[in-house]
Amino acid sequence: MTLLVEEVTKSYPDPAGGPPTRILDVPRYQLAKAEQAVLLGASGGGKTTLLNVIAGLTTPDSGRVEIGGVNLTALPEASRDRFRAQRIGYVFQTFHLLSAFTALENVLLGMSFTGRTADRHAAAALLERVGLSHRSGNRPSQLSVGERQRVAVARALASEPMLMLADEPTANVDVAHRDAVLDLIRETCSERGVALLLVTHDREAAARFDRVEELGTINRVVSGAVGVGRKAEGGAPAAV
Ligand SMILES: Nc1ncnc2c1ncn2[C@@H]1O[C@H](COP(=O)(O)OP(=O)(O)OP(=O)(O)O)[C@@H](O)[C@H]1O
Repeated sequence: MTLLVEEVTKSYPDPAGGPPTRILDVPRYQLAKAEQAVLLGASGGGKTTLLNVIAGLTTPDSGRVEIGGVNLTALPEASRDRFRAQRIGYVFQTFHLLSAFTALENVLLGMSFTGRTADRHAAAALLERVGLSHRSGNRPSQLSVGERQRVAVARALASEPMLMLADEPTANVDVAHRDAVLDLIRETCSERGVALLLVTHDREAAARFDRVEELGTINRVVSGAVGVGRKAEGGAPAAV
């Protein structure tokens, strides 16, 4: 099994000082090796929180996340960061590409975080795979949104992960690009035997996958707006 989420709960403190708001209460969720699945949920329902808990970026209040048999939740922070860099690819909703670096350098950075030697040929091959060889020297500001998204996919694959997490990867592109980027993510993951968990509010995007579940069927907490799909742009400084 590639992913096991067991008895995970997560609440956020109330900035106004009230009781914390429970966002997640997931008894069990699992993904087999190379399996591809979608979780569908309304805006604010906790999709990003769940992916961040799975990636070890957010610590759950209770429960555990196992990836490839390793209990990620029990690892000290530095080991968790290393594990994430080596085993998990994450396509963020707002990409998080580094704006001062070219497309090729962003992919190379994805490699170097794993502790392996950054390999320009392998990075160039990944950019070629996502159809961006001709843009490898462009910085993110010199790329279209769809192109940035494809760089983000190439970077996520650069670490040769066992699990790929994709957060609303189609939120910022038109329908034609939506289908293209979904196909790209699905195909590149299946070529490499990488398990894929994609979260979205977009039912048409979800319909391209065989395994689709509503977040509400695995999460005992029901929250989020119905029919609203985009979160405000955010992300790390100097990242686009
Ligand atoms: N750090 C935080 N502190 C407090 N509340 C938070 C924090 N992060 C998220 N939330 C709240 O938790 C809820 C779930 O947020 P989350 O980003 O996981 O939802 P989502 O399903 O990914 O939404 P969207 O589809 O709009 O991206 C939201 O109501 C949000 O306001």
